[in-house]
Amino acid sequence: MAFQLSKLAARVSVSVLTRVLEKQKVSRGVDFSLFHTVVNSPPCASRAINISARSERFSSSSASSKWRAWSRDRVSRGAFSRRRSLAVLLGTVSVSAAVLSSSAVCAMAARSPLNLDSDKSDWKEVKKELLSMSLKERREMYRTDYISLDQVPVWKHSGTASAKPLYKANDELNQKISLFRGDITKLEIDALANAANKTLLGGGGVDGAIHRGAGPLLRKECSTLGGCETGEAKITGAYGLPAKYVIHTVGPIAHGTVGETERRALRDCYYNCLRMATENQLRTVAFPCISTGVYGYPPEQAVEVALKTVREYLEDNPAQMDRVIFCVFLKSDEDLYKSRLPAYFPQDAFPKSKL
Ligand SMILES: NC(=O)c1ccc[n+]([C@H]2O[C@H](COP(=O)([O-])OP(=O)(O)OC[C@H]3O[C@@H](n4cnc5c(N)ncnc54)[C@H](O)[C@@H]3O)[C@@H](O)[C@H]2O)c1
Repeated sequence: MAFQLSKLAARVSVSVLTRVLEKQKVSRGVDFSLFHTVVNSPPCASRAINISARSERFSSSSASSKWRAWSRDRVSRGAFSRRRSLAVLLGTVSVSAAVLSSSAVCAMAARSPLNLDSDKSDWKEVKKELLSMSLKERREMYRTDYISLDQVPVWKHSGTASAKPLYKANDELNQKISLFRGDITKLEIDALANAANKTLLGGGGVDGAIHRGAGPLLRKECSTLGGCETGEAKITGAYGLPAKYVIHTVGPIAHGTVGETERRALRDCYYNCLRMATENQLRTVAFPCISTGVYGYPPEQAVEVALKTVREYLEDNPAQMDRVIFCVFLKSDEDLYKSRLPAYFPQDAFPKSKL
């Protein structure tokens, strides 16, 4: 990029300079054949070489001693005033300075830090750049503080819960589950599930928090997805968030009453988010309590769908997932999950067949 721009600047500066000099020649009858020879030689004309390097080489080459002899000769014959040779010299120096500074500006532009606070940037470029960064580099780009995965413990029975186990004890699966009460936007994991609406253009609740944390490029990418149907899932970058991706899903609007349609739609949200993660080789995913806020799905019914869907997905795909985090925000939801997790992820041996 820097080289292209400096080539362009060299072309522009060479043509401007030669036009100025042409005028000088016409008005002063000065013979610039030597200058033209150098500047218009095939290598220079065809490759529009970097004039600063050229003027450097030029000043140290034999051509320059001829040039100096020629300009001395012209000066002595009075046809080439000192002022004119100074102007030409200054012209060359300023052209070189222009090219060098344009290269420096381009080089700086190439290295300038990503701007995650503006929607003017190209979201595709920024997303690619972020995903190519090391963890250390990415941590400098977060727009929020972060909680690393090793700070989120694997869920352990408290021993007080008396839920009747619905599945066989499976320690391999139990090691993949966490219950975390806090802000999902802080989690430094592969993907966050977002309880979005059909527009995917942000809103409030956890959706609003995720968009605020990610910055305006998230909405920019979402606007290219053409919305999302209830139960479906779509994936985007996470931009200023500590997570790498956001998987957007739209929960059913229940407003208190839940039938088979709503149950199926909520199950599809969890299943399609997990499938999307697996398809993108993502191994750590966090879920908010989808649909239990503004969309009014009763939390005590939603928890059954969430735990059942995740349990059965992990049984069918144990090697594809390292951690599923149930990220609850409200104390009431934390208590609910603590009471129901032992039923879906029992830690003691239990009935032979799963329901
Ligand atoms: N004005 C609005 O457009 C508006 C207002 C509120 C919510 N919403 C959102 O509500 C709709 C989806 O409803 P929903 O019930 O599925 O989602 P929701 O209303 O965001 O609630 C889902 C769950 O997420 C919890 N939650 C809220 N913030 C966080 C956070 N930072 N980290 C973890 N969990 C959190 C919340 O307590 C609830 O248990 C969408 O339109 C979405 O934009 C929109």
